Amino acid sequence: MEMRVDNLSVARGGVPVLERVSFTLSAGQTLILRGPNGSGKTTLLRTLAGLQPPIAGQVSADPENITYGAHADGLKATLTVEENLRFWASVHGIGSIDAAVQGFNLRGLTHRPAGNLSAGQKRRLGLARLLVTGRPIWLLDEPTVSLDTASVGLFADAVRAHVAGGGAALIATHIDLGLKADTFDVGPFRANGDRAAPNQQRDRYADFDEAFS
Ligand SMILES: Nc1ncnc2c1ncn2[C@@H]1O[C@H](COP(=O)(O)OP(=O)(O)OP(=O)(O)O)[C@@H](O)[C@H]1O
Repeated sequence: MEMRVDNLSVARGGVPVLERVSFTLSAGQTLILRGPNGSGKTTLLRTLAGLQPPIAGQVSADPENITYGAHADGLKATLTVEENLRFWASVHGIGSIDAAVQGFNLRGLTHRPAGNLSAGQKRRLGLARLLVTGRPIWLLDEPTVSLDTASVGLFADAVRAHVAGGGAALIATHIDLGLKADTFDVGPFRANGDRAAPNQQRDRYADFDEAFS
């Protein structure tokens, strides 16, 4: 189980954002994606998750091994916390939601509709979903937004346990999670902002990209 990224170039709205990115994410590894606002971290994660095609290069990983945690929590607002977790668990063929409920301190909230949760509680539920996918490669975009200090600690514990069990995590974040992790800085791979994609290429990718925005 690993994800190999070879000379990957990615675009947003048809405009190249990062060029010739290469790295390997291995079992047992936590890799922190760094770079200033707008540098292309989300675009890279979306491409790795298969939500948009690269302009060039290769990603070798089985898509069935990947789960993507985006900015939005992807909750079903009218279902309860428990129903949300059971739904995702059933999609992924996972029998128990106990570890997810326990791991993200959701015990007292299981019967609340997800739509009535606070921002931080919603984020905890969104992250708990990771634990009912059974998928080894976690791609996470700013996972700690809205979380209080204790909840950041729960998240860090979940990542530690996941990689200790042979999983891997690639995490775009601006904060220090207190994890033993490697860092990948997208800075050196930024495309020249003045160089727009050829019109044909821009048109081809823009439509596809925005369909998933
Ligand atoms: N829908 C879109 N259409 C065109 N350009 C976009 C779109 N969404 C983002 N961009 C641009 O693409 C570039 C890369 O954005 P991206 O969201 O990947 O950066 P990021 O590193 O994740 O930023 P942040 O740290 O702020 O989350 C930015 O310049 C951004 O303005």
